[in-house]
Amino acid sequence: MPRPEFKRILLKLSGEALMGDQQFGIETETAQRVAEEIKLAQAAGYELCVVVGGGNIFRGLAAADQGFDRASADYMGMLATVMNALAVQNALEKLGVDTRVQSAIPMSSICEPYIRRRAMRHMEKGRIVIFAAGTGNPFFTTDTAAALRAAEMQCDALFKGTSVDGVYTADPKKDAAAERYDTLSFDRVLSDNLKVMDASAVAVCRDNDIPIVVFNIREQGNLARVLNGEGTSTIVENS
Ligand SMILES: Nc1ncnc2c1ncn2[C@@H]1O[C@H](COP(=O)(O)OP(=O)(O)OP(=O)(O)O)[C@@H](O)[C@H]1O
Ligand SMILES: O=c1ccn([C@@H]2O[C@H](COP(=O)(O)O)[C@@H](O)[C@H]2O)c(=O)[nH]1
Repeated sequence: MPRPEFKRILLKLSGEALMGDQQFGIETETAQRVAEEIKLAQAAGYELCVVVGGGNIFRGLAAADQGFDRASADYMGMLATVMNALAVQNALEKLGVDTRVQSAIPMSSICEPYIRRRAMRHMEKGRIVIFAAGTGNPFFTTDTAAALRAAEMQCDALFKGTSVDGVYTADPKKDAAAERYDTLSFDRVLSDNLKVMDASAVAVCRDNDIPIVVFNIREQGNLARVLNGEGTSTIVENS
């Protein structure tokens, strides 16, 4: 069903969404395609801000499993999200969309530091704000950063654009018998330990009553479809 109450949206873009058919990194055409989808959503009247993941470049937990110091590995992961944010900014600006990147870890030669009121002002002026470097803290993920920024920016919903088309009874990449939910509650995601998003992100959205829409961003045109209530997705919300 279309949800007209969703006006201001935080789009969480998985790092993998920028990989295209590659196994790693950023594919220019794919970043451009994602930017076109964001531009279309903005033209349709949505106010958008974006948090970009880093899984296409570096995941702290995976590096820690191989013996890296976890905090250092997480900082490397956060730096990866800055690269992705700049790629998305570049792609959007090629389309004439006004953007700003704000990083939770200040790097003044590259982008603005994260300042909530400034980000709000950018959005009021019609700019797309891309939040980089996650929360700025190790031991978190960009899902939690997305939930925090969605709350801070007073977003009506968090759209998680990822490589699966919703929340399943189990990880669909590992269990072929897993079934997709159309809707489910935050509490169910947490009690069933469904790993599509980390628990801290789910808790922040639950406590701030921000619905999460999980959809497949790797399918062309899907952001517009899901915003129109047409595509396949799962809505997680308070019951
Ligand atoms: N119950 C579930 N329902 C749906 N997906 C699940 C479930 N449990 C685990 N997953 C997995 O969660 C993944 C999505 O989250 P993941 O954190 O890996 O990526 P991301 O946050 O989209 O971004 P990035 O690629 O930047 O790390 C999917 O690839 C899917 O395989
Ligand atoms: O707040 C944060 C956000 C991210 N990280 C690290 O970055 C990588 C990439 O982010 P994804 O959410 O996995 O796309 C993540 O694996 C962490 O290592 C972080 O430390 N803090």
